Amino acid sequence: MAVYTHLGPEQVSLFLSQYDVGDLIALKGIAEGVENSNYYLETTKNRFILTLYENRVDPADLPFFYALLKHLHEAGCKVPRFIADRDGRWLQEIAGRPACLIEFLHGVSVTQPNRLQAEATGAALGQMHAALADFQPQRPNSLGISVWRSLARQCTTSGLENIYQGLAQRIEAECDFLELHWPKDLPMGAIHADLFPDNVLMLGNQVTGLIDFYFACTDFCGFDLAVTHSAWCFAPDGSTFHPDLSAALLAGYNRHFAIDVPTRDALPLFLRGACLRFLLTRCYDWINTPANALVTRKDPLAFLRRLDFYSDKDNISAILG
Ligand SMILES: Nc1ncnc2c1ncn2[C@@H]1O[C@H](COP(=O)(O)OP(=O)(O)O)[C@@H](O)[C@H]1O
Ligand SMILES: N[C@@H](CCOP(=O)(O)O)C(=O)O
Repeated sequence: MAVYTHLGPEQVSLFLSQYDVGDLIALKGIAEGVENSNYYLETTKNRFILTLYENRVDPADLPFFYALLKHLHEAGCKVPRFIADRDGRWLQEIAGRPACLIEFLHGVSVTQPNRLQAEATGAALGQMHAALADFQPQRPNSLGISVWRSLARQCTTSGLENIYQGLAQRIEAECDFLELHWPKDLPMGAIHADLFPDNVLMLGNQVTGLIDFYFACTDFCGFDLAVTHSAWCFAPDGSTFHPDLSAALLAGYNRHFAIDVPTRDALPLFLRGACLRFLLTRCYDWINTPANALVTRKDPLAFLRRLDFYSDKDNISAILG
């Protein structure tokens, strides 16, 4: 459960008194998520999410996320907005943590997506990339290729070998390969960078919300597509690839965003890079998550299996034609 900072109703009621959102009638810690503490709140007027920023979110980045969500909302994308208090402040502090009150969106995250849901997600990602073409603010990707090798070293050889024998060397070799071939001059834009099924809210086959923009950054759109592909088109443990979901996701995306040829040519690299990024952060968390943290660690090897799959040229040809 991702509740690192515990809050009581009195504390939250006091916090809410700065806003014009009614009185607290229900407060619940949210089990899902790994990065921040999230609470579900009901007031006499509405429902909200209260997020306390922990772990990897740097408060200095919050204005970027605020501007991004505002821009996307104004462009008609289904994303939650930050709520401002009576004085117009959307960034607050509670229990010593930076915190924001956020619009609640209806919907649930699917765990076994079907073809129509994959297509709707591809479409939502394409719409988002199209809407962000004129978004100016920038944020470097703090979990991009420039940090992968140092992240691997922070995991230490023995830490990685405890997870899987041969993993340290496999990761080192993948860093060598990707650093050598990674494109430099492709078009960049703001990207979500973590559009896993748990970050897409759906009602039936319709997307009702894209959430959790806290890894959003400026990087290649093709990398975002690769992250989403790796997250949506496999069984969760990475053991089985679902070609029907892949075709649907790419079709949905292509309907809304025209990918340029150099980006398309770089997709095989981006797919491998996406796997390495999540393999590394999952390894780091596997090794470093304190035993008493109320959070479920995610299996790093699920992304090693995906990496193996994307490293096979025949598999790539079957995906991209
Ligand atoms: N705006 C929102 N509307 C509805 N539910 C939300 C919203 N934001 C977060 N949630 C719920 O909280 C959970 C955790 O949020 P998330 O931002 O993914 O956390 P983390 O950043 O810790 O991974 C989500 O899976 C979802 O159930
Ligand atoms: N999506 C990442 C971990 C980040 O978790 P999220 O709940 O913030 O999406 C992974 O699966 O490794």
